[in-house]
Amino acid sequence: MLVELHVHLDGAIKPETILYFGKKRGIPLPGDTVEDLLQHISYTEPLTLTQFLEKFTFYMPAIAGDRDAVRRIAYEFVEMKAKEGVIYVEVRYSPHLLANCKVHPVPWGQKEGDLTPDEVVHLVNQGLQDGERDFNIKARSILCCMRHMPSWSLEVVELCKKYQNNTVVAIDLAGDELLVAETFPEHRKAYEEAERCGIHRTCHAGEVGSPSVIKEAINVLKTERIGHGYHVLEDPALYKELLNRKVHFEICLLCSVLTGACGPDFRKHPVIQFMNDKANYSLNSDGPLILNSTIETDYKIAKQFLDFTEEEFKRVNINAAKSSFLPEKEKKELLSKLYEAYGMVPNNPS
Ligand SMILES: O=c1[nH]cnc2c1ncn2[C@@H]1O[C@H](CO)[C@@H](O)[C@H]1O
Repeated sequence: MLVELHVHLDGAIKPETILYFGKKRGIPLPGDTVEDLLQHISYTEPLTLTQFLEKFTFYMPAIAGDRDAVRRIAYEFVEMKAKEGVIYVEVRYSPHLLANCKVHPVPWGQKEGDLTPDEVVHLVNQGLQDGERDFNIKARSILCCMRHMPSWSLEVVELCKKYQNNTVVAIDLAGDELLVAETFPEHRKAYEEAERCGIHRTCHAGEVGSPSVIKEAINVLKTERIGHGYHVLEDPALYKELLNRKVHFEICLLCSVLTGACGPDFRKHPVIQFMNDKANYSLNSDGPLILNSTIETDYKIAKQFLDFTEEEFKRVNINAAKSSFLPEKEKKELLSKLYEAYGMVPNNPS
């Protein structure tokens, strides 16, 4: 029984669905069988984060701008997670990157159409809620600002407000820290507004970027969780502070190696330090389509290379539940389910 907090909807699409919509819409793809397509999209040897992010360009044109496709990827995502044994998931995406109207520039070289970022959120919500009903798990969403597109950020926070608790629980800042580490004023304003309106905040920081990006995410963006954050270890004082404050790190093991964020030897992975220090972290899949993985792959890596015990497995998932962006009452219900499944009698269930 798992809790997952960091996975990108547009990085978790079934290849069959990409092929279906590519064909239906006459949009060229780099392959016309699952194997062919995966040869271009997914990979197994480390690249850079920039190269990882380029993989989206191969298949997003088949999905973006199509109402059925957007609703369907959200629905199938929930189905996929239910099969993996996830009982609560927070899935993130950029509404702008799935739209083709009222978005500048229109992404993926699409022609201007009539699907707005606002309607994208509505469609994803429908897919997630249909999935929740059919597969009996809980799914919430996080809307991403993109580092290189500050002009979208204020609309992202407005969408968070409009759809608050209608699956949307938080704002995120994703994209390439290697190319744009800068936190533009628009991102700051969006996070300020999120805080003011009680919208939770997470932020990609210190994945490939320096500890100063993490510092800024905490101090300026007032983020509650850190997406990745491996490079925090390069600033021991900051690391100590975040440990004391029990800040949650959303760790994505396989992703961290395949994006070159961390070295190729899992036995030297920063998460070992997190484990030894009893840090507050979770294990997550990030972009399973591109990484050709499932959440189970990440747990297998942890067991095989990190001496990850059953105890740690429970602790990590309980920490994930505690650090989830659910309202308190629902968080308690989620925790109770985990305690029961893990055969634990909590001292303090909250
Ligand atoms: O590991 C990552 N680091 C930073 N950005 C990412 C990562 N994975 C995906 N995205 C970016 O987030 C967008 C919204 O889901 C994706 O389209 C991709 O550009």
